[in-house]
Amino acid sequence: MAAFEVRGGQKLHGEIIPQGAKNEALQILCAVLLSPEPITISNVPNIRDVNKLIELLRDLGVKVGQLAPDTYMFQAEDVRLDYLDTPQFVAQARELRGSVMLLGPLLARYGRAQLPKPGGDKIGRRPLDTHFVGLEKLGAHLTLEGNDFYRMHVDGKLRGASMLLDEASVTGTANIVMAAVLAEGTTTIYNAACEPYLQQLCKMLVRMGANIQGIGSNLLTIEGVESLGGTEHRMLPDMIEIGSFIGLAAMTGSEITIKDCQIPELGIIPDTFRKLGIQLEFRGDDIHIPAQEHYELATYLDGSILTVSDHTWPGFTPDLLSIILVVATQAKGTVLIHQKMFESRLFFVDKLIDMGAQIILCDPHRATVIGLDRQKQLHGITMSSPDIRAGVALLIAALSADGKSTILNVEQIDRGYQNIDERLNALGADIRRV
Ligand SMILES: CC(=O)N[C@H]1[C@@H](OP(=O)(O)OP(=O)(O)OC[C@H]2O[C@@H](n3ccc(=O)[nH]c3=O)[C@H](O)[C@@H]2O)O[C@H](CO)[C@@H](O)[C@@H]1O
Ligand SMILES: C=C(OP(=O)(O)O)C(=O)O
Repeated sequence: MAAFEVRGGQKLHGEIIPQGAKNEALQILCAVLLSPEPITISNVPNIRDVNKLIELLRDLGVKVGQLAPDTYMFQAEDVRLDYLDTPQFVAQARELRGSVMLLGPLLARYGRAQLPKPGGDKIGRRPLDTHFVGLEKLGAHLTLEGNDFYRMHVDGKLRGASMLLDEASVTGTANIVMAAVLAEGTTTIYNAACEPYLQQLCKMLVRMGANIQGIGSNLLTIEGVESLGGTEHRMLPDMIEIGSFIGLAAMTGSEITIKDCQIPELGIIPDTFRKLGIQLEFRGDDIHIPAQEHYELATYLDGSILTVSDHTWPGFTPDLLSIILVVATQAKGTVLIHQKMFESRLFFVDKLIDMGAQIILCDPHRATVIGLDRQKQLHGITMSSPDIRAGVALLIAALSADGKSTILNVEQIDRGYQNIDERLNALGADIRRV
């Protein structure tokens, strides 16, 4: 298990380029299974989860060519379905959440798919019911083995259907969309998730020949087509990485410019950081965060304490709440962080409390943060990263803290952040991978 040794208290300075979006990449990579023609994808992040999915696709028989460090060509001409029956496949699929999105494309193109319970962050219950109910509405049959292995098949072809999803699941919507594009007839998906990841997936599928109306809304109408062709696709910059860098700049009092952010795609993210009192300047498509000694939390108009909570898109993404929480520990004022979607994502606050932060964990979903306004610096400790975003929140805390911190289990961070130690060291951080 690798660890980071972090010497905190350095001011960072300079420009940083965000990587391509992790959660978009996982959808787009699964979609290459929908066509026998070549698909070229650029701005692919070099991170553990994405590299594992690329390896899995290669083992499934997809031709994979790396054209440049961040650009790949995929061709799913001869897919080896028998690979799905091997222990290697099961082990690979268990390692990441994104593998769940193999189901839709495999069913649509080959009429059969199977998967163990996928991996990903252990942040509470992560039900897959929306995926299966949606795919069953399209005519697929599910057989459960134990409660952690799923087999699906279709007799003949998938058929379009109307459905109202019980929850706007991100990967669930992606799975259903990828199945519906090759189904016979019309599918309508109401209460569809509409994160930029999904908008990007739908736009790519349209370029491949799919017929999808309502992209960006929660009502998608899909007219199935016989087959899909090849295309080229470029991944958006990772909005979660951009938010993490905004938080890092504020917490360490550093001046940082985040390059080429595709600002219109960030939704409510910049304004949510502004509510923490963080100044952000848009310079063309770059976000400049000036060095700020103090930042003050907003209150509601009547003076009551601010709540920051997660919501499905276009609400605030749950993947940035851990970052908001850590940044609030050095703000002036008080905020309630309400993580509605996941049950075990706030437990990492114990580590921040050990570092000197003033936080009350009210229950598994809510934490009140009383900002220190830099009257007291956090101090370095040894801690372990429980999940990808908590890991980066702890890294931000460590970079702002007095003294040395050790963060164990940084494989969690490597799942979603590309060479984060080297990129932050280039801005003046002191992180050693040991
Ligand atoms: C690989 C990938 O893309 N992972 C992302 C994806 O996971 P994933 O697609 O697994 O997450 P889902 O959108 O299915 O659900 C997330 C959680 O929110 C709950 N829920 C969801 C929708 C809803 O309307 N009500 C509700 O309560 C679900 O029960 C679940 O506990 O979306 C999550 C929610 O943005 C992100 O945190 C993950 O980073
Ligand atoms: C929860 C996340 O990832 P995954 O769904 O891959 O576990 C995340 O990216 O914050």
